[in-house]
Amino acid sequence: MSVQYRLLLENAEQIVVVCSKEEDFLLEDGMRNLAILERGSMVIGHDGLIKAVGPADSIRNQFSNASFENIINCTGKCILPGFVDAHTHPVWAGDRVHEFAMKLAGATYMDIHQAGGGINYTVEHTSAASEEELYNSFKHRLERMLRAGTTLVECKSGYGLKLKTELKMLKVIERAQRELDIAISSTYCGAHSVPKGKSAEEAADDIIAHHLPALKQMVINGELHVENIDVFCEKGVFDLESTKRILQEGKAIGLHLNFHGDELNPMNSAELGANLGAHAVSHLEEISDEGIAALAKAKCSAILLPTTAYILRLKQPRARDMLNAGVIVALGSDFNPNAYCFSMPMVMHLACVNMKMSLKEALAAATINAAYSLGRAHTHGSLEVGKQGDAVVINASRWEHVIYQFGGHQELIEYVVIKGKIVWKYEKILCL
Ligand SMILES: N=CN[C@@H](CCC(=O)O)C(=O)O
Ligand SMILES: [Zn+2]
Repeated sequence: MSVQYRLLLENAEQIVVVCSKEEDFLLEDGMRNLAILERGSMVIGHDGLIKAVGPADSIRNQFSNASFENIINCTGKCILPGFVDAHTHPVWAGDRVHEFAMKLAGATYMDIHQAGGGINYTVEHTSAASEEELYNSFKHRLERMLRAGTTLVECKSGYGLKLKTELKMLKVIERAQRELDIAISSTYCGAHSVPKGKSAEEAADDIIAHHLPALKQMVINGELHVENIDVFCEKGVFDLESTKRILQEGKAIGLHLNFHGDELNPMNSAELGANLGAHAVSHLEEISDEGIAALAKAKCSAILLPTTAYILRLKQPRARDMLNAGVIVALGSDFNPNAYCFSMPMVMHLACVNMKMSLKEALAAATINAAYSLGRAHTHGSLEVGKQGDAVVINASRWEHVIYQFGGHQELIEYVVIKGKIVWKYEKILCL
């Protein structure tokens, strides 16, 4: 008899389903009432989709004659959806550990940027690196993200600035989309910094005249699968007008708008994102009250990045005000050479402690709401029948351990499952 299903996750103490009515996102109330099943099981089919989630007894009865390629006994363990990391810059060469020391000694992010370091330093190293070199380090980073429970991640270009290097980065992302299990939402971020010798306006002209037409053609040819366009809208980088021009043109070629705004200075980026119909605006440490209201009204998600506010000692994004006002709050690791963090469990922990989010809010922000920000809420972000079978199994009897155990996820996350396939299993290494 052929095996009928790919995976049975059996008899978990808790399954955090997140939501159960096919919601695309959760607002403050919904986040508070996260769907959690006590003593549950889950079945994933050969197509990688969830076939059943429910009380362990009823799944046992319903599937009593079924056969499974793999069974995981989840007694004493909890199941959560695979985490969605809504914002990363993971393709680059050359680390910036020396800048970490400079920042600890008092230099600001912009001091370093304006002195030619920061993004510009990474641009030099990334431009000089081969595609193979970039792919290998990128692959390794994705593996580390996956081991921390991330099953869908947004990945940006943006350390090329020149068309040739931007395309090199996007090809590297494309190869990972083809070859690896982890799901990737690819973002063109050619407007990440203004190239030396150009004004923001001239850089925007170049992007509109040369980058976007080339990108459009490669997407049409099926050579690249890029979904989003990003701009670093910031004082001393891309002003509001240049940002608007680039985003409008990106939208015209079919990309989702998902950009950096209101990070170091109030820029009215949130208002711009809401007006342009953006999927998301990231950072938002300096958002205005009007910006908060505009995001809520437009259902434009706010991707908050606790690692960056932490490492740069910025004021914390106003998560509570955003949640109270009805904004769709999502989380991202912002993994990049400035904020070297792969781990969504640590991101959720920081969001709880520093941004005053509750455990449930942080989890919803790192699953269904992050999926919404990437236009993937129909396939990711919750454990509902018909969605992709992406799950994290933790070795604890309450799900909150995944946030509570700061930096402890390496031993806590026992399995990571993508489309019902076990892609990570933690093995104890015994040193006697
Ligand atoms: N703020 C702009 N971009 C990144 C930092 C990139 C870098 O410093 O290399 C961010 O989201 O934090
Ligand atoms: Zn970023």
